[in-house]
Amino acid sequence: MEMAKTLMVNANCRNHLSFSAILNSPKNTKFSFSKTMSMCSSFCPRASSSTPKDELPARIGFLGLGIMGSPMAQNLIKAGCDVTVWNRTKSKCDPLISLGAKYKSSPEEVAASCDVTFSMLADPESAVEVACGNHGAAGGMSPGKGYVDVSTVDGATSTSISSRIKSTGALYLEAPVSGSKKPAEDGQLIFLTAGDKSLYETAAPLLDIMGKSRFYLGDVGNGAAMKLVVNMIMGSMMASFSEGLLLSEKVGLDPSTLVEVISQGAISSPMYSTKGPSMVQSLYPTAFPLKHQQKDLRLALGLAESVSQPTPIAAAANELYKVAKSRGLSNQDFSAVIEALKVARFGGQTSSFSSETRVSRRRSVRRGACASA
Ligand SMILES: NC(=O)C1=CN([C@@H]2O[C@H](COP(=O)(O)OP(=O)(O)OC[C@H]3O[C@@H](n4cnc5c(N)ncnc54)[C@H](OP(=O)(O)O)[C@@H]3O)[C@@H](O)[C@H]2O)C=CC1
Ligand SMILES: O=CCCC(=O)O
Repeated sequence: MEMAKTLMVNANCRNHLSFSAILNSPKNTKFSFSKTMSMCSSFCPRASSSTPKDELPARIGFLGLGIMGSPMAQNLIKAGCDVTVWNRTKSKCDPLISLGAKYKSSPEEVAASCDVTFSMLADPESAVEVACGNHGAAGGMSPGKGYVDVSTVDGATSTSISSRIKSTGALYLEAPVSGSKKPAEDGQLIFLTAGDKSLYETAAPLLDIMGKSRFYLGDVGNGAAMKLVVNMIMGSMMASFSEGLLLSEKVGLDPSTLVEVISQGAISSPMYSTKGPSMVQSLYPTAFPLKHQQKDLRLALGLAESVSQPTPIAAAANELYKVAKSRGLSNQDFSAVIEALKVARFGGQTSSFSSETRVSRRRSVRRGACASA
């Protein structure tokens, strides 16, 4: 409640439900936010209004300004929020500072000066370091504040960060996101949240600035698990798609035509339509780094192991991402996993879907077909 009061002063959100309205409405006429929340306790799409410029939200911290964190923080700033940023590599703060963000030199100082602090870190190790390490965010937490970790980590990591944050009297929400660089830029992320419900409700207008929908999934660990299951499926899909592209080429088909065929059928997916054309050209502009996809598969396999659930497809896909990492592709987009399937040929050159190799292979496949007929 203390947290809600702090934020209720000025905050509003795209769904027209101001914090002050919630605070001031008598309990028996709770029509607005709380009622909306109870009506859609697991899933809430964002409503379609925008934040009035004259109603400034409370002080928001943002830790971790990589591919995802930077556009997310930028959207908060553009919506008129008072945002304070920190990033290990300070230069990544500069574009946000020029947009109006404040800067503090440690996660602890950010948390101490903000009401709600978001973190978007690479992996479990960095999420723990930034939350609980020396001059970590926990050092600046106290009752009335909230910590929202939007990184993709496993449930055990999230639980341990939650314990440390809550030991200060502050509230904790895990809120990993589905959606990549472009949805982050467009404010179209999907939040998979779990933890303190009151922090979820308080943070909802901020989530609605950065995303198109949010799920509240209950206890800490459930948001992390949902995210890992989604990304386990995604990693396997991309590995399977890669096999299909290469097989189509090897039997003399045009992989670009395969992408088009898939886009019109039952297995169509925005992922295939978006990534397919550049994969055919052996280009992997980074939206979701391959090293993070492999981390998510590793964590998902750990989750499956913890409940003795067989996941042989994901295990095989994970091996492929490990091969891709060993070939120096960690920082490429995860679609570069296709490179792990390309076998060395033509004097060490790997296939690159060149039109020359396609045409000559098509001819030899046809010759083979005639010979065996
Ligand atoms: N990219 C995507 O499409 C999506 C990513 N995610 C998840 O979001 C998280 C962030 O992803 P993304 O933005 O792509 O990743 P990036 O690799 O672009 O950014 C990682 C961030 O973590 C920071 N960091 C890494 N190690 C440390 C450390 N030891 N101490 C402090 N800070 C550290 C980096 O700081 P520095 O700048 O100094 O390196 C950077 O701010 C990951 O968990 C990822 O799995 C979720 C959905 C989509
Ligand atoms: O974790 C990364 C997810 C990427 C996506 O959902 O497109």
